[in-house]
Amino acid sequence: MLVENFDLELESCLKLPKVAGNAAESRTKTATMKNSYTGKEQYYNDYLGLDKILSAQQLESEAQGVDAHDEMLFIIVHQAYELWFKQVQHELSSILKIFDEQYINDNSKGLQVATHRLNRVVEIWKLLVAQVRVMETMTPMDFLDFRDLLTPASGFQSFQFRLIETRLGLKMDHRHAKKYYEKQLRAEHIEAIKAAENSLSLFELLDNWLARMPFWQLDYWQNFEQKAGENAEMHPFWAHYRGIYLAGLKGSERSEISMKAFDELFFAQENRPVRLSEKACRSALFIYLYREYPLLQQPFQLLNKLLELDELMSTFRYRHMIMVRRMIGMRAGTGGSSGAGYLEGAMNKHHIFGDLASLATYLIPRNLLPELDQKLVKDLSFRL
Ligand code: HEM
Ligand SMILES: N[C@@H](CC(=O)c1ccccc1NC=O)C(=O)O
Repeated sequence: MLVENFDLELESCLKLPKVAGNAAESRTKTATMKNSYTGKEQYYNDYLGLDKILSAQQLESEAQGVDAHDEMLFIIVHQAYELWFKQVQHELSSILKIFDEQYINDNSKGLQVATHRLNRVVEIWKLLVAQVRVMETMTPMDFLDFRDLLTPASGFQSFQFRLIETRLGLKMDHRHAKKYYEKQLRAEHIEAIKAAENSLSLFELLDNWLARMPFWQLDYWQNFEQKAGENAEMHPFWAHYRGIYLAGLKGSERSEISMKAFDELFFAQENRPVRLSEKACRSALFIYLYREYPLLQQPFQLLNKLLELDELMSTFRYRHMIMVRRMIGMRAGTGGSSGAGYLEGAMNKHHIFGDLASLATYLIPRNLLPELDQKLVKDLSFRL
């Protein structure tokens, strides 16, 4: 088929809008090059908004007549971070929305999509960690050429970074050096962070989702034999699991304290040792233990991705802190904090999904795992 004819046929098939101007001429020149929605041609530069992006590197050193070659790198590296933060926010919005919908279950399309997008966030965060090396090609002396011009700005004020932390589940009350926030961030940014805190975070949505898991209905456990000496008031699985776990503890680990910690984590409703609810802790451990069952594979992937993201965010904090030590030693930060000392405190405190990681304390080897009732096994399998 001739190219021109193809274009005409396409137009009539798709009922495309007529192109303004000399349609015949534009058809021959730009055959198959039009956009079917607008009938116009896209142009790389405009589509990507490059005029705006590429004119957004305003060097303060240039404005002040100071010679500071590396300020361009400094700005571009930060802008690249902020662009990726924007993409992370975009993914997070969709993940939060999926989790907020009540019908999400362990076999749903939503769960698969959420895990897929979370994996994208994880890959982006790997890039963000690697990017520190590019920043580190700047030497401390190169930085001093323009550092003073930055005062009192600092990465502490990165609003997108704060929103990502908040939407994942970090609360203002749990932050290191809370008092800096009111001083350092613009009122409108503080307000927006507070507003984000009032919506359910991924941590809270995850807790609700885990707590709703239907494994514990008693009809799945009627054939599960209660052994002598096991707590008859406890769910049969947990009474039994508790015994196996205790028997596996050796030496100094085998103590009243360990059992108390077990009971508090999985059963206490008040004065909890962690933020995750007792129901959610039980479901998450169950998913770790029985992840080979088809319906638990996707939930397992999701929990694993959240752990990976938490770990990568900590790795970024660590790499950033090491870079800061190398760049400014023990000097105070332009943002008014103690510098590396502050960053170390934030790194140690700002974990979000650490509760999931600490569940590893309570795993037992596969060969000791209690066998599940056939009814539960069937319900945890795909049905054709
Ligand atoms: C020469 C390079 C850098 C130096 C010397 C540096 C230094 C610092 C210091 C000292 C702080 C503590 C706040 C203060 O200033 O008092 C800080 C915070 C921060 N910086 Fe940087 N930074 C650098 C590059 C970057 C880059 C490339 C990013 C990427 C976005 C970044 C993101 C952050 C963030 C998010 C915080 C807040 C961390 C938290 O509160 O947990 N910084 N930085
Ligand atoms: N806080 C840094 C300055 C700094 O790194 C910075 C300054 C303005 C905008 C972003 C920055 N990057 C990260 O903290 C310092 O104390 O040298």
